[in-house]
Amino acid sequence: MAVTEVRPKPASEDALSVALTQLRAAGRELGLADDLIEYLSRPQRVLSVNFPVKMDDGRLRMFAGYRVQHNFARGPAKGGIRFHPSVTMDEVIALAMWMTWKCAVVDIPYGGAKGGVVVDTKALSLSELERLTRRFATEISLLIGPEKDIPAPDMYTNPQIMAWIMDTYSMHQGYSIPAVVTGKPLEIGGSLGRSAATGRGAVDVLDEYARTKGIRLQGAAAVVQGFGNVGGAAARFLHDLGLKVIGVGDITGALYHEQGLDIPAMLEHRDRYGSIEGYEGGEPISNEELLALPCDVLVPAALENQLTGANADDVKAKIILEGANGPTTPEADEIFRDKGIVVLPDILANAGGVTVSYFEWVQGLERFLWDEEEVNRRLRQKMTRALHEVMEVAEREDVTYRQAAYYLALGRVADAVRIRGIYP
Ligand SMILES: NC(=O)c1ccc[n+]([C@@H]2O[C@H](COP(=O)([O-])OP(=O)(O)OC[C@H]3O[C@@H](n4cnc5c(N)ncnc54)[C@H](O)[C@@H]3O)[C@@H](O)[C@H]2O)c1
Repeated sequence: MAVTEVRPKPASEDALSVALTQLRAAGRELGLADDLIEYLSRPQRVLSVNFPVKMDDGRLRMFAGYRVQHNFARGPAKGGIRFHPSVTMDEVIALAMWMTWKCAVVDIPYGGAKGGVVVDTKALSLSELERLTRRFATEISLLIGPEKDIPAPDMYTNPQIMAWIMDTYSMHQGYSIPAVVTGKPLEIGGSLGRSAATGRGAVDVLDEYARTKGIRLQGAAAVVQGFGNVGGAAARFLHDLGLKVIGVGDITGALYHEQGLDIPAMLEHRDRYGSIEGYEGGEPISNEELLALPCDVLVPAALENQLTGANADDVKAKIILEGANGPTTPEADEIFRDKGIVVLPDILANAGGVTVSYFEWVQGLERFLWDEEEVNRRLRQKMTRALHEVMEVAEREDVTYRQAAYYLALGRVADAVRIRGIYP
């Protein structure tokens, strides 16, 4: 199987430049004042921490991490924590900024935040991972709290890691505070439906978009890059909806099957072995080939900056459903617009995770759990309402769905800033 390395990012394509380009362009088009755009382009708080972890062999190893709160005009800050070797402060700032817009697009009462630790979790034992998580949670406990800033899982973090963060924070306060994180295991106050929510919400958006436009999804071909929390769930829901998932890729490589891969079997393989490596029901292809497969729907659900000026011309999908944050650079966006490829943008399409995180937080604060049907019904309602609002703006202003989503989000955040006023 071909091995796909994490690609080094050219300076012009780092996540923060992409996020700032998107913000400034949308802000200007929307007629926001320059000083307001300047205000929104800066994170309100950036905490940078260096901390030691005792490794299993008794030695200390230093790790670097960040927690960024971009904006809380609309409510407490909300955003995931990423454990990945390529995490940088700028990347975390970009991701926090995207969270502000995402929460505003789906109209949940949160601002944006994000966190990250520079670490390759695959090189740690479980107890090292726990000590790293608990120490990082302690370092960022200056900022987090159920009314202040609520972390959640992101790349290479999961419900167990959220449980350790919740426990660490609770130990410091002396009582259990489940609402300090979302994406927790069910046993300690997690929400039914949370783990699949981002993939489910993305497919809800696609389904509703197709229904509105009279596009038949039954039998359509889909390709998914990334087979983790988001990509794996998206692939499953696409499969359940009757699409043929003809290509799937992860960090270990990619697989293709013209008639459609057996997604339930691949998910079982992933759950058992940790990746799609060694799964034999498809033809190995490279990551570049995966993104260029002729298909109806392409779901980038791995990392940012995967669709760039360098490969956008090769993309043959009709619809791009962004499961990852920032998978498409502004240059690629222009190419897609010119080619008539529809992009259902990240701040809309992958907002299902934070939406069910919001539901989990509400359930935690109310101490009242909803059944899964209710969670999924409310999720679909939020996602489809946001899609229709974005489509309406796009039609009215004759802009792409990304531009429309930004107009909607920036408008809502700008209104909150204006109404609250500037302190002092
Ligand atoms: N988890 C959520 O609820 C959530 C919500 C919104 C957005 N996102 C975004 O979705 C993306 C994926 O997050 P996740 O939670 O599914 O992470 P994850 O760690 O569960 O999965 C990541 C997947 O991407 C693959 N991958 C990593 N590097 C790759 C590379 N260079 N080429 C190909 N594949 C690669 C991994 O093998 C894995 O299959 C990220 O951009 C994240 O910010 C996640």
